[in-house]
Amino acid sequence: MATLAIKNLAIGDLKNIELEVAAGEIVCLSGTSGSGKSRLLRAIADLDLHSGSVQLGDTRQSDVPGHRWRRAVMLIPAESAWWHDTVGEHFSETSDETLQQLGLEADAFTWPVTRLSSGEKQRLALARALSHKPAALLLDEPTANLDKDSTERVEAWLRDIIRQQQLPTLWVAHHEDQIARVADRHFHIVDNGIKEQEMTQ
Ligand SMILES: Nc1ncnc2c1ncn2[C@@H]1O[C@H](COP(=O)(O)OP(=O)(O)OP(=O)(O)O)[C@@H](O)[C@H]1O
Repeated sequence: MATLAIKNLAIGDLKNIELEVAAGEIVCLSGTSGSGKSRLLRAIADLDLHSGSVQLGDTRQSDVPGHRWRRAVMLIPAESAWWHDTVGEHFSETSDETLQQLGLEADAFTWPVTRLSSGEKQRLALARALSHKPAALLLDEPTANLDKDSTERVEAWLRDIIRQQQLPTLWVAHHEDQIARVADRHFHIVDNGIKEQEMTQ
């Protein structure tokens, strides 16, 4: 169980970002379009050049090769990549229970990638990422392509895993109602920094 600690991070227009996300905690991040939410997640995942420090428990980002860091601190981008012909080829471990929990059909692992809708892709990308057993999660609008029922199903599934596996989670979200449902704390990008918001019940 580890805390994700971000200290004095700067990337693009964002400066002096300080944030600690505790084990099992969901911190939502919002901000206007282009304010730097995705870039901040990419910096924490060590995908883009940035200054400052990021640490997961005792492990410093700067002490670990990028690919190993990203196995632990897993970024799930808004648009997922699919490079094999079928869904199942992207998974080393498959679970019918996960498909069911995400509202996907039982034979989805046999589907060609070309038939996936954007919502199916989004849910399968989450299942794929979580199957690698990350230690922290960076979620970039994980329900952007989903209808209301699927959104709430995915939220519940993610919340259970985050709590059970005690994953510190930074979750980019636009909608106040979603933030109220999932967040323990909420920060908004203001004046090139992040500002904590009062939580609505
Ligand atoms: N690699 C890069 N180099 C320079 N500027 C970039 C780079 N990637 C993104 N930007 C710019 O940084 C700004 C923030 O981009 P980012 O994708 O983080 O926004 P966002 O808050 O996630 O927006 P949205 O809600 O629209 O997805 C944008 O102006 C974007 O054009």
